[in-house]
Amino acid sequence: MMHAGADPLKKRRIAVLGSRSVGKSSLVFQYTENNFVEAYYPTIEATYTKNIKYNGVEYDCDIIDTAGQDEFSILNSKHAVGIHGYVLVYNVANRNSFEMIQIVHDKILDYSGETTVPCVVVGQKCDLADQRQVQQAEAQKLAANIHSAFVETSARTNTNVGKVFELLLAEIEKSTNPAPEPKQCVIM
Ligand SMILES: Nc1nc2c(ncn2[C@@H]2O[C@H](COP(=O)(O)OP(=O)(O)OP(=O)(O)O)[C@@H](O)[C@H]2O)c(=O)[nH]1
Repeated sequence: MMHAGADPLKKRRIAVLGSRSVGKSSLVFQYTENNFVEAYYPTIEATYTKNIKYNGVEYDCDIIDTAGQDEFSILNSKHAVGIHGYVLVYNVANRNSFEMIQIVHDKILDYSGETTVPCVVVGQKCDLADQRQVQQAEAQKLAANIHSAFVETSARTNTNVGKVFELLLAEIEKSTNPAPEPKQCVIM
């Protein structure tokens, strides 16, 4: 039972977007199930739920794992209506997938009519060091341009997976709770 005055769980809807096969499902699966699968099963669309405790607040999160996008895919309302924030995933070993980030981000802005949306740019498969095609500095620059957080991850080695969702919750908080005006001093 909830005590009077207690905050209900904060509901957050998060969509995971990016090119095919960059490891969107693997990232979500590692995060929600603590497991990794080598085999590749293309996703149609799946929603996972997880309670995430972050900064002393408990969030009830829906994580929507989408089918991969390409430059021709059209975002639908499922990807924009009621979504609080976006995980934009590319594969550090695939330059095309990195270029899709800007394209997908532009589509989100177009569709939502907003000028900024809370995002985290995620460079997945950072365990593939010898196949790297996208340097961190370049990705950081793109993330800064679109006012997004940034992190590199590996679902395979479970590196920085939790960080993705913490960064995004922080971005969402920033957008829903703009910094309060400094309190005026009252001299009595
Ligand atoms: N080396 C490495 N491989 C990974 C990693 N994450 C995923 N993979 C592999 O990449 C392939 C694609 O992973 P998925 O998670 O299915 O990719 P997806 O982005 O969900 O793919 P779509 O559903 O088609 O959009 C699978 O064979 C995974 O095992 C990672 O961090 N490192």
